Amino acid sequence: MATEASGGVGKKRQKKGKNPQKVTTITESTRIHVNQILEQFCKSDDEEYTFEANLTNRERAAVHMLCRKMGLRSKSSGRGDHRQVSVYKTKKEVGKEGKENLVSFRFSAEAKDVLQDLFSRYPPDDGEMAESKFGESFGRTDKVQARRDDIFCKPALTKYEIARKVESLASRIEKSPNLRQITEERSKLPIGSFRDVVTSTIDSHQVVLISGETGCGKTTQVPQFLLDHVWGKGETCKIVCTQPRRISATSVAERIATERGEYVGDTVGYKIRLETKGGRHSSLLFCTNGILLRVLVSKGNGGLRTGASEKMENYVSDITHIIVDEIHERDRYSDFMLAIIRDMLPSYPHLRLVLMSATIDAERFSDYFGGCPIIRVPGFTYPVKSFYLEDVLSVLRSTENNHLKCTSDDGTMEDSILTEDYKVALDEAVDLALSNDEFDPLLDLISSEGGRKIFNYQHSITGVTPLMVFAGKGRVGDICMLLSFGADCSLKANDGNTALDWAERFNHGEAAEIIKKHIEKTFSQTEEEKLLDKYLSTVDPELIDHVLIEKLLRRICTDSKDGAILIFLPGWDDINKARDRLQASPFFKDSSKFVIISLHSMIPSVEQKKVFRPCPRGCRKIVLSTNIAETSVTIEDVVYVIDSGRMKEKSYDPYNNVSTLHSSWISKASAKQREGRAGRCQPGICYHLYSKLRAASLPDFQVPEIKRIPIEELCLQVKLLDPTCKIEHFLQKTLDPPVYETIRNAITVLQEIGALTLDEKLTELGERIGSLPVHPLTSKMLLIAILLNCLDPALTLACASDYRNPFTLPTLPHEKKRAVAAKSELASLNGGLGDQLAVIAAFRGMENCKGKG
Ligand SMILES: Nc1ncnc2c1ncn2[C@@H]1O[C@H](COP(=O)(O)OP(=O)(O)OP(=O)(O)O)[C@@H](O)[C@H]1O
Repeated sequence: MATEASGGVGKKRQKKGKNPQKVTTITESTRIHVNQILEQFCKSDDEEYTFEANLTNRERAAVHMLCRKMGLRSKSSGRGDHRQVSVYKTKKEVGKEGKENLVSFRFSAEAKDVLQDLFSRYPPDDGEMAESKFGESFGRTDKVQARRDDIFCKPALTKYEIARKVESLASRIEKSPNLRQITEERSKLPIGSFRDVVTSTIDSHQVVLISGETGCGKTTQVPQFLLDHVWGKGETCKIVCTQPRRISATSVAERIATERGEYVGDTVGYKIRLETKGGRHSSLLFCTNGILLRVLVSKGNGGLRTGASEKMENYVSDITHIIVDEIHERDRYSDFMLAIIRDMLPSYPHLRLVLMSATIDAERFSDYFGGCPIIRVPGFTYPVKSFYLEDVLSVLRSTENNHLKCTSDDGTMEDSILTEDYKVALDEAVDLALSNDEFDPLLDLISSEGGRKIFNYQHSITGVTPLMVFAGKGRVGDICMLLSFGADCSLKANDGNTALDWAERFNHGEAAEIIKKHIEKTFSQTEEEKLLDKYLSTVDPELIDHVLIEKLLRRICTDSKDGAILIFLPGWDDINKARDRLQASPFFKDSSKFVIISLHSMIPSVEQKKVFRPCPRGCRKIVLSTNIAETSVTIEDVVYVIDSGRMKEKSYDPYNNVSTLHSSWISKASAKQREGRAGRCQPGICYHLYSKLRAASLPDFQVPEIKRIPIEELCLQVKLLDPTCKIEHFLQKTLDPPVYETIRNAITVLQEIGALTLDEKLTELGERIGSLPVHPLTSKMLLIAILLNCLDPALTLACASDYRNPFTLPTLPHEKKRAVAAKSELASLNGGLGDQLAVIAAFRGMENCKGKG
């Protein structure tokens, strides 16, 4: 595949360098700044952005590198002080109008039968989301549901029975010292002093927002305040509390049951996908947003049409309170649910809605619900000491001076050992450059090997370094490159002159100025900053450094005797890598001393629950988790948190019509939540594996999911929720409604691919398309590929289409021609000319190469 045009550090070196990415050094603040500018540019409608001409050579090189990563095109132009780098969006080739390319594909009656049979035997779904998939028409399943979901019905308790329950709770607390202590601790939580305010405000308002800092006690206490209050009046109730994730729904239910001296399944129950505890008799019911959403849209509850006229005897009539927790997380189900409940409230005056959120955007939520009252509660956690990457590096270095030398798996930080032949070649190259102005041999040697030993090589007779050569010859670009690679300005040749002396002696003012500035900057940096810059110049800060994590873990485990450690990683891959590394380490592999637990949304909830079990004495728990342990989850024995700062996020690039699940930086809100997990039950320590500067530059909160999924997928999801609703009417009611025209365009696309009929009815094909969590166009391709028995290449294309164009076009005309020819050659391997065929061939080629090692 052709490479993108790139300016900055000399073409030759770019071509020959082993891995120029590893050595492009810029400061952390510039890296963050450039990143922010590029992200902003991607979000904007602009097609081109030009950086100011004040970027240094290495900064321009970093811009080129970042652009490649982000799927943008970049080009440097101009000379000297006027050299600038411009960035362009590379639009995916989807035909002139995009839609023109859509080919209508109709199923024959026979094919339909085959499809129907296949999917009824092997229903496609993505597991995790299945709780919220509505592919099966409601009519078919309502009967079964009605039986199963009596858990949403109100317990039929008499006044007498309620009084007995209240008395029994009081007596359990009186008899059990453990329960007495828990009750005392509960009363000390910040929310404890808001009990009366909470209950009386909810009595007098249909919607109330509780905006509380982490650890204030809202999740565990507010449901109990309401239950005790209603029981106190001798009335029965059904309080349904939703959580964004299964693990929080079950663990909060368990905790509340414990706080009341009961087992879960009695007064407190939960319902998550494939697992239910409790029943009609449970007055407090925990479930995920997806589960309640299904109940709300099921027959008889009004659905997304949500009209008062639809009011019928149904579950909602039985539910007395709905508590929606963590609404600030803004997952699509919670956004949909809020829109539905908001419409439903006037028809159910008895129903109380309690919204609970962190302090983020409280006013916006309140405005959305007609200015509902906000109760603000301060937070509480035990003191948590926070460290950032620079602190971690210093801490590790203080005991292990060589820490920086082996934090990277591939050993790029290690200086290569110079062979005698190499030294002779370097001597000759230095001589040639000085006497004949022939610089290519020296540049080639530098770029083909890399490593500090080469950049700082001193001629065996004269002691002259490559930096001195370029300084003496006034080659500004090469000087910048060497400095960025870590060349040492303080080295002296045998005549006692430094690189700066060389530049001054030969009157190269600009070169002298650059070296002087570099020396001043290096001098003014603190040791910590130097360490950080040095570290960041050798690793990709956006990848997880498993070696660093292992070293930090070892340090924690050596310095302290107990306390579980919770590590936040972006996804399953990194969880597995970390686990494999620890299990292979002589220090951690002893299972009587360390229990390593993985926590991910895709693992069964029985497995997830292992995380809450205490370890025997002398054994330490290490939890490798995604962000599912970030909110509403308390792992009692956690004292240490290691926050990688990364998470997996689905995002959508409307310009390229590409949606990807990629690792990205977390928000400030997430960082705070992760930190808070260390201080839930005792003081703790949190290690953030990113710099203080990075921490300050994180976005305040994550973009709502509704804005991160392709609009066609969003529209289809709405239709799956309620096949009879009007998509645009419903979406217009959400907190962040998409633009009307984009909804209309998406509906047209869905009609053209046969997912919707012209009068917007969901087709059978549409139901199937919507059951896969990918763009509807991709989903349709996969379904047809199953029918045509060519799923494998279709899967390759599906992955490629959800990524930026893997082919990049060079800008030089002759290279462009070569790239086009190479692509056609690839496509011809599959007997055609299309880009898709080239992608499949390129992927197979890559697999073959990998197979050959
Ligand atoms: N399973 C548990 N075991 C022990 N203590 C717990 C448990 N769950 C909660 N707590 C205690 O109750 C406190 C409040 O927890 P709760 O989840 O109600 O707070 P919150 O305000 O909802 O916080 P967040 O939004 O951060 O989850 C915790 O800080 C912890 O001290």
